[in-house]
Amino acid sequence: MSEDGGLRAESAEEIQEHREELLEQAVAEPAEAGSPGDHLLLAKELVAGYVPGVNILNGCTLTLTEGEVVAIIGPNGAGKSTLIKTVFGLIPVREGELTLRGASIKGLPAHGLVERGVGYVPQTRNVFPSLTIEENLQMGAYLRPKAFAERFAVVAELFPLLGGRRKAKAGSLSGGERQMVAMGRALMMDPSVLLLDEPTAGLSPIYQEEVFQRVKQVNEAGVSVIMVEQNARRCLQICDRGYVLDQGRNAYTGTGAELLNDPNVIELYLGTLAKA
Ligand SMILES: Nc1ncnc2c1ncn2[C@@H]1O[C@H](COP(=O)(O)OP(=O)(O)OP(=O)(O)O)[C@@H](O)[C@H]1O
Repeated sequence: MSEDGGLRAESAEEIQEHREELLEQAVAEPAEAGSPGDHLLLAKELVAGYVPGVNILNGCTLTLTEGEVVAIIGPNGAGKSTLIKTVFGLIPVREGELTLRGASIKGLPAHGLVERGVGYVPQTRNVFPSLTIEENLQMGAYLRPKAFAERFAVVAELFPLLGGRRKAKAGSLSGGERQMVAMGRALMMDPSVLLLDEPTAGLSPIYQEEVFQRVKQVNEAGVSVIMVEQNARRCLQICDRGYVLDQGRNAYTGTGAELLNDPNVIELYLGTLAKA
């Protein structure tokens, strides 16, 4: 045992064996989903993938209750982005259920999700660099152009940068500022659910913190959030609940505090083994 009470594995092989052992124990207790009517959004036992015959998600379950911030964390290649893309209709569901307010959204294309109040911010290439901030936000309001001025005022209140520099080209902004534009654009349709794919990826620690604070603010303004994050520790501190995915399956689920204090989660995903 190590000083913090966790098991210490010695060689790379032992680490891998130990990791597999813990993972097998974890996935043996699948996440509870309840019924569709219990949740704002429910993804139940989803199977999905890109190439025919190869599944990346192997039965993932995730729920979102009104008012929550839910985190999806896990190692590289675990299927986190695939899960969020599948929820947003960008990847077809092969098996499983997908509901919004109890009604099936399985098979709906992404614009159908936007019409039903779901916004999505992809991880990369999430702004139009040759357009101004204002034009980027107009693109976000394409389904309700008449509501532009009203929504712009609301979004600029949440992200003051967007109002202050509305004529600046998005391509001239820093990575952190672009992330604000991308989130602002997704909020132009007044969504009730916002899906964020690694919003802090590639940002300096100061901008990462700003993104986390903005996500909290957006949530306090009434938007329920599902966010995939690579900065697992910080994300678990600000979220209500989290899911740890591993190899396309649910490994651990709990409140942010429970996951941050779970010895197996610490060892596998937040501590030394995470870097092994
Ligand atoms: N467009 C694609 N076509 C085929 N395979 C893909 C595609 N996108 C991702 N994959 C594969 O799906 C698996 C899961 O990728 P995904 O991006 O969902 O992982 P992730 O958990 O988000 O990891 P990361 O933190 O590295 O982004 C990986 O093995 C990846 O190579």
